[in-house]
Amino acid sequence: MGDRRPALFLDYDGTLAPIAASPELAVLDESARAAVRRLAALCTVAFVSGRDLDDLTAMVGLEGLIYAGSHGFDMRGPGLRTQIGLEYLSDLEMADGDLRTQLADLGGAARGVLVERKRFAIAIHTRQASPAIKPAVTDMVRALAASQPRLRATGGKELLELRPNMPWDKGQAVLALLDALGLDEAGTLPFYLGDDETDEDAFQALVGRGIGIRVMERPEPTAATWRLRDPAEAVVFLNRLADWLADR
Ligand SMILES: O=P(O)(O)OC[C@H]1O[C@H](O[C@H]2O[C@H](CO)[C@@H](O)[C@H](O)[C@H]2O)[C@H](O)[C@@H](O)[C@@H]1O
Repeated sequence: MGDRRPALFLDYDGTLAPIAASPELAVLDESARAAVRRLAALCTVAFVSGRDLDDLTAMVGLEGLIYAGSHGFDMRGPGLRTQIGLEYLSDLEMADGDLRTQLADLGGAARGVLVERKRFAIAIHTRQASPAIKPAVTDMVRALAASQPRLRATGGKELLELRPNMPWDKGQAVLALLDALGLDEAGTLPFYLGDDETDEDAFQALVGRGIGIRVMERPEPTAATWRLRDPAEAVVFLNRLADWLADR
């Protein structure tokens, strides 16, 4: 690390909060919150999540941090407020309506499919849906994205998302935050912890500049440098980093 100060970028679901049956059940363990609180007193800490900004802020429940919601389309922190893609909100609104109509047309077969509306994205959750209906839901979302070129479909854990079709992702968001916070390459070593395919954009953005850490039980292809097995191991790592920074 040399003389560089770490800056910590944290994904939420599957990284610090264990995956749960539905979004509202994925709560942050108090030990994870305490580790993040410790680190925030020692270095820059930002959450970068697919969740809606207000939802993410409430789930983490710590003041004074930087929060990037909807994969970085909606960012807020002390002295910082950025919204990317406002001009796509009407496209999302239209897609939301179409999607709900099409899901209603599937009737009882779509039981368990959950639509999570965020300001800058729509998540379609299939975790609780019957295995038989999942391919039809995937086809439906992909067809919707194909018919609305201003939106694109991305994936996740038992999840499909519609979001603005523009070159913006977690990687761009992390680079923009580093820039906005004046954290230059010479003085800062960014760490990014994430568990999912959308986090790969951030790992990629930090190649040669920082350290990506993918939380995953088994090794998979990734642009991250290190691996931690699960959120519990991620908390151990955060506490070790805090110990090290406190002793520095
Ligand atoms: O970027 P993240 O913080 O990892 O957010 C990604 C998505 O996480 C949430 O969905 C995921 O977690 C749920 C709760 O554990 C789980 O039920 C679901 O299957 C996962 O895909 C969140 O609800 C989404 O909005 C985020 O995009």
